[in-house]
Amino acid sequence: MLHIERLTLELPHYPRWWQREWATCIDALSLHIAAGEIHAVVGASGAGKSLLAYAIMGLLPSAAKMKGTLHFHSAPLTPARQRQLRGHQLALIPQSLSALDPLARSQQQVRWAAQRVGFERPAADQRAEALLGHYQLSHAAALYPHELSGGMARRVLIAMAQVGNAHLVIADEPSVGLDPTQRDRVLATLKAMALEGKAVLLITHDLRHALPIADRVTVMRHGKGLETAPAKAFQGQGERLTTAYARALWHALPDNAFSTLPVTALRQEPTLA
Ligand SMILES: Nc1ncnc2c1ncn2[C@@H]1O[C@H](COP(=O)(O)OP(=O)(O)OP(=O)(O)O)[C@@H](O)[C@H]1O
Ligand code: NI
Repeated sequence: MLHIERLTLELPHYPRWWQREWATCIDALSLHIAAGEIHAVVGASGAGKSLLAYAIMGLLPSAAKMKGTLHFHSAPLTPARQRQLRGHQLALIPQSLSALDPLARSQQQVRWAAQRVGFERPAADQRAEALLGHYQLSHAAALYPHELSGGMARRVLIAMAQVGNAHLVIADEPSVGLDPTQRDRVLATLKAMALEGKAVLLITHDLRHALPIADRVTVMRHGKGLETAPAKAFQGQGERLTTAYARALWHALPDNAFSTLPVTALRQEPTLA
C-alpha cells in the first residue's frame, strides 16, 4: 500500500541568525507497509520518526528538501495527492496535543473531523458521540482542550483520526500519557484497524508497546532505517536481529520477561513431569 524508497530529508537550522546550515534528518530510509499490517517504527527521541509521519502526510515545513520516492496504492504520492487524501485515505494521530483547536470543544473537534470526511449532520454528531463514548470521553464532550488532561486530549486526537475510513493510519506516539487500560484500548483499536485491512504505521520510542501488536518493526537511528525485522525476531537473545543497536533495544527492556509468542504457543510447552 505504501512504498517509501530511499527517503532523504534535509531541514535548515540556524546556528546564528544569519547562518543557515542543513541537517539530514532522514537518511535514505526505505520502508513498505501492506494492507492489514501494523508496521512499527521504533527509535530514540530525535531519530526522525515524526518527520517521517509528516513526510508521508505532506505536512513538512516548506523549507524542507526531500529526495527519494513515496508511492501510495501504486501511484506517486505527490503534494497534490497528499492534500487530496489527507484526512480521508491518509489519517494521522499526531504526537503533539497542540493539533487540537484551542477554541473548540471535544465534541466539535470530532464532529468537524467527521464532516471533513463527508458525514452530514446529524450523522456527524452521532459519529462523534459514539467515538467519544468508545474512549470514555462522553463527560468531556463539552470541554475545551485546556480543560482536558494530556491523556484525554490524546484520546480526542485518536477519535478524530478514526472517524473516517482511512486506508493508512499513522499513529505517532499514540499511547503517551495514557494509563495502562487506556493504552491497551488504543493499541487494541489499532490492531482492529489492521484486521479490517487498514495499514497502520505505529511510531513509538517504546518497543514494549509495539511488539504485542506489530507485525514488523523498523528500527530508526539518526534518520536511518537500521533494520526491519518481524516482531517475532525480538525474542530470546535477539539472535534473529541483524544489528547490534536493535539487539541493544531488545535487551534494554526491563527484564525481558514477556514473549511475543502467542499464548497458544506457550501452552504447547511440555509440562514438567
Ligand atoms: N521543523 C524542523 N526544523 C528543523 N529541524 C527539525 C524540525 N523538526 C524536527 N527537526 C529535527 O529533526 C530531527 C528528528 O526530529 P523528529 O521530531 O522526527 O524526531 P522523533 O524521532 O519524532 O523524536 P521524538 O521521539 O522525540 O518525538 C531532530 O533532530 C529535530 O531537531
Ligand atoms: Ni516524534
